[in-house]
Amino acid sequence: MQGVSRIYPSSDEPALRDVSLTICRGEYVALVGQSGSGKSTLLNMIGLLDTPSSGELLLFGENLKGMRQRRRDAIRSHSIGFVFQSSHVIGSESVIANAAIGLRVQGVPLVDRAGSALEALEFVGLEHKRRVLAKLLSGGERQRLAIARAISTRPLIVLADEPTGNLDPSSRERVIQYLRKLNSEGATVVIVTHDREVASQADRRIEIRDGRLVLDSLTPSGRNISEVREEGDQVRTLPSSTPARGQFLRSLSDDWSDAFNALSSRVLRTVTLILAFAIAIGGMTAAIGIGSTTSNAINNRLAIASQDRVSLSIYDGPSVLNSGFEELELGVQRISEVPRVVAASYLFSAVAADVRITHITPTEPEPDAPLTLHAASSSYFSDLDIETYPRNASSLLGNAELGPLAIISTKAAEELGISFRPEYGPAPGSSIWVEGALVPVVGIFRPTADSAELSSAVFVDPDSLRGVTRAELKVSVRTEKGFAAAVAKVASLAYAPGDPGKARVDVGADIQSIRQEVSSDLGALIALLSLVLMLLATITAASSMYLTVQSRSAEIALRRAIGSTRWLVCRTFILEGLIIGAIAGLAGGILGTATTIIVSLIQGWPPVLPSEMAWVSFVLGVITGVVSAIYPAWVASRKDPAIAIRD
Ligand SMILES: Nc1ncnc2c1ncn2[C@@H]1O[C@H](COP(=O)(O)OP(=O)(O)OP(=O)(O)O)[C@@H](O)[C@H]1O
Repeated sequence: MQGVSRIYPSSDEPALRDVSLTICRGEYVALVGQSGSGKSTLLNMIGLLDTPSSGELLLFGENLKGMRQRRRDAIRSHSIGFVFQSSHVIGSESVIANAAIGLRVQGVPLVDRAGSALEALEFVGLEHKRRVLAKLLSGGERQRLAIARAISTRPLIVLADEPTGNLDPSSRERVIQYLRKLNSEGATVVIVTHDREVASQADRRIEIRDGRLVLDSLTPSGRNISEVREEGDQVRTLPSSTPARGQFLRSLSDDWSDAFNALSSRVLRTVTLILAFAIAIGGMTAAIGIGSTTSNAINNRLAIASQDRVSLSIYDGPSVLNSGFEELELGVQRISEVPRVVAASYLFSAVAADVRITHITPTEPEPDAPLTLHAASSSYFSDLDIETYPRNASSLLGNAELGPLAIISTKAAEELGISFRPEYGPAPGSSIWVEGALVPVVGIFRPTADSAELSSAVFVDPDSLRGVTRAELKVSVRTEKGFAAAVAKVASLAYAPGDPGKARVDVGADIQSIRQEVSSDLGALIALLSLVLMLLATITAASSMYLTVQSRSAEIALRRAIGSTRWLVCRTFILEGLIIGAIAGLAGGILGTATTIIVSLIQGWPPVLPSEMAWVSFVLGVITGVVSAIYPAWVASRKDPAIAIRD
């Protein structure tokens, strides 16, 4: 060092003033002085954690002025080992993982790390604790682990800042021994200490007062510097800054394992973070799902509004059956006279379980596929544009004088084993058993797409249904195009003017309210909602990430101090964000889908789950995770190790 000074920006007084000194390879130097005199500042300079405000600093002949950050990181990582006053071990990792952290920063392959780390642990007598979590170690053991961590990379220089400060006499004794042993094996050791005895172990004693070097002398037992120089001549050279081939891939896999370790060692934080993400992404996914479901429901209602059909349910179906059809026919007649109504007809449907329909005998087993039994107005088939074969078959049903008759669907004919020719009708003489009565089959029909529910239907004349106790009665009304809603409003009243509650309109919609709903621009609303949720998710996640960075200050400082580049620190946090985001994306997708289904069920709408929902939530999760980690990662990577290490 030549004329080195350090003035901290926030302080008027220089922490170091014009310090010039030379430390030779293999020396054992004790830095002493009162509290606040500038010892740690000087040590940080030597360790490249800090830079002089003025003056020159050379390390192994290399001038540090203007040296790039990456080069400084590389020198710290390969040539310098730090032992801090508070041990700064990573409590959530095992002892051996802590000891190997410097090797990991150097990019030493995983398989080779264990050997060197174990050797370092043996050096400090901690090999038997290698699998224990570092947080379970005693204070003295932690400090020994800090020494193991510092020496596992076989550094040329070991810098120790009051390593015995918090230790009991026997632990202190051991730490001194290890440092002495390290020095005797060739390492240059510089130790900051308040402890006279520790200082007396060194070869040389440098005293700082108010930032000035006031004393620089050999200790009584100290070796002569020139002797030491000779011993230290066999040291290795400084590392090159260019990474070895294949190092990038290796370091990428290390980054992943670091990110996983960090996440799995703080389970509660990870789960809370994932939950916060998942809820937000679930909200977004649900917004997509509910949006699609809602617009589908509105579309259906709009489609119905543009239709020309109205359907009415009549409550007292069975009593109508038993009391005669006059009232029913009158009601249907009144509806058909409403302006814009083209046709109206009724349809009875017996409860399928109540009826028995067979072919040859009344007692034989029924067909496998359940058949449904109906009776309808004679105009029913023509109103619904359903073709019967022969063509006049439906008019036969309305003729009471002909007695019981049946028209059956082609599928019902197949099920019952009744032969027919598609364009002509059933084989002459065909008959079926309906509720114990023999009924001739006079026609067949093929349901249209609109009347698919009649695919297995058997139609009989209304009188044949009299014995049935449970039946649903509907009146189908066909209107001029676009008048369904208008007719729906008056249909009940037209059917039963004295008691309109008897007939309930099933379909048909209030066009006014639909207009209002559609005009509220559902799409834009959902998009806005998603955006707000996404922002919320990102802010929540970013703040949690930021707090994490704060709480991991010591760990980050340690990583930087032992030579982790800023980019490496940054990468680790972004990877953590990515992993959290991906898991939360999957969980959020499931949550959102479930919410959509539940909301649809409550509303009675068919749920619509767009296929892109699955990957959108995953991708959103990953993006949110990465985006929210960028700022905290940047903050982490910018932490000044010299300041952070003091926290
Ligand atoms: N980052 C900083 N910003 C402002 N002032 C600082 C900073 N770091 C250290 N100082 C100040 O510089 C002076 C020297 O501090 P330093 O830590 O080097 O002393 P020290 O001799 O190691 O003290 P101790 O023995 O108590 O650890 C102190 O007055 C301290 O408050």
